[in-house]
Amino acid sequence: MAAVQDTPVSRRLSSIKHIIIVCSGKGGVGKSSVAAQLALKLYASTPNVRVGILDVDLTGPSIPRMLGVDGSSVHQSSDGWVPVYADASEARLACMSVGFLLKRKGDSVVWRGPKKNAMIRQFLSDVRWGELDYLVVDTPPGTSDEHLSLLEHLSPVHDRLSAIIVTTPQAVALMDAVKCLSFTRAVNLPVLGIVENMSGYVCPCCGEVSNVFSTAGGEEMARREGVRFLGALPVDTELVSLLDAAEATPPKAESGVPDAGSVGIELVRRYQATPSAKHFGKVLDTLQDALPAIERRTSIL
Ligand SMILES: Nc1ncnc2c1ncn2[C@@H]1O[C@H](COP(=O)(O)OP(=O)(O)OP(=O)(O)O)[C@@H](O)[C@H]1O
Ligand code: SF4
Repeated sequence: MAAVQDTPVSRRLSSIKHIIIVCSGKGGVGKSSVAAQLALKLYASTPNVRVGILDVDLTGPSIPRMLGVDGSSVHQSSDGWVPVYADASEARLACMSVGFLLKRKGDSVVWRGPKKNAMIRQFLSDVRWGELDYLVVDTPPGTSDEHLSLLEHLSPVHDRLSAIIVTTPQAVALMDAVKCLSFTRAVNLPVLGIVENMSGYVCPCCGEVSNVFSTAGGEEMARREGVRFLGALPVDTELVSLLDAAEATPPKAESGVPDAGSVGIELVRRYQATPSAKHFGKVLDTLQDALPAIERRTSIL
C-alpha cells in the first residue's frame, strides 16, 4: 500500500478500514435514508462489526433523527470528541453530526465555504472513532463545498475511500446522478455503484412491489456509464415511519459518560423487520462484492 501523508486526519482515520461516501446529484432522493440504512445493515450484518456514520450535510443534518439520537450531545474528552453511540452500551454504532453541536433542535447553519471546510476538517481530525470497520459519510445533495473539503482532507491520507451514488428512477434525478458520477471521476474517487431508491412501491398489505412510476432508470444508467448497479429500493411506508419518527429518549447526562440514544438497538431490530431491510440486503451483498477492488488499490491518487 502506498505511503500516506502523516496529518492529524491520517492519524485519526488510520484505524478505519473503509470510508464510504454517500452522494446524490439531487436533493430528496433518499441519500440520508440510504446512508442510515447502510450503517444499520452493516451493523446488523456481522457480530462485533464496528460502524461509524458521519453526517456532513451541514445545512440539513438528518442522521441524528434517523438513528434516534436527535437531541444528544457529543462529549469532549482529552483525546477529542466522543461520538454519540446509537446502540448505547455496545458502542459499535457511532454517530457524529453537526446536528449535535447546534444549540437548539431546528437551528440552521448558515456558513460560507471556509467555515464549512474548517468544520469538516475538525470532524475528520477530532472525532475519537477508535477502530472502525466502516465509516459511512452522508453528504449534502449535489457536489458542493462539503464534498471538496472531504476529498481534500481524505484523498491524500486514506486508501480505502469510495462512494455510492443514490438516485431515483426519474429522468431529472438520473441526469443529476450522471453529473455526480462525473464529479467522482474528476476527483478520482472510486464508485462502488449506484442505488436506485424509491423504485416501485411496497404494498403495506401483502408486501408486493408495484411499479407505479418508471423503474430501472438507475440500472440502465449504471450499465451505460460502466458502473456497478447495487440494487433497487422500493418506496416503503414502514421505513418512513421508522426513520422519520426515530426519536430518542432524553439523553443521559452522567458525568464522563457520552450521551447516547437508548432506542438504537430496538431501531436496528425494527429496521430488520421492514421490507426495505430485505431489499437492502441485496444492495449490501453487491456492495461487499465491490469492496475488495477498493482494497486492492495501492493509492487513489
Ligand atoms: N425508499 C423509501 N421509501 C419511502 N420513503 C423514503 C424512501 N427513501 C427516503 N424516503 C423518505 O424521503 C424523504 C427524503 O429522504 P432523505 O432525507 O433520505 O433524502 P435526501 O436525499 O438525503 O434529502 P436531502 O435533500 O435533505 O439531502 C424522507 O422523509 C425519507 O423518509
Ligand atoms: S399489492 Fe397485494 S395487498 Fe396490495 S393492493 Fe395489490 S393485491 Fe392487494
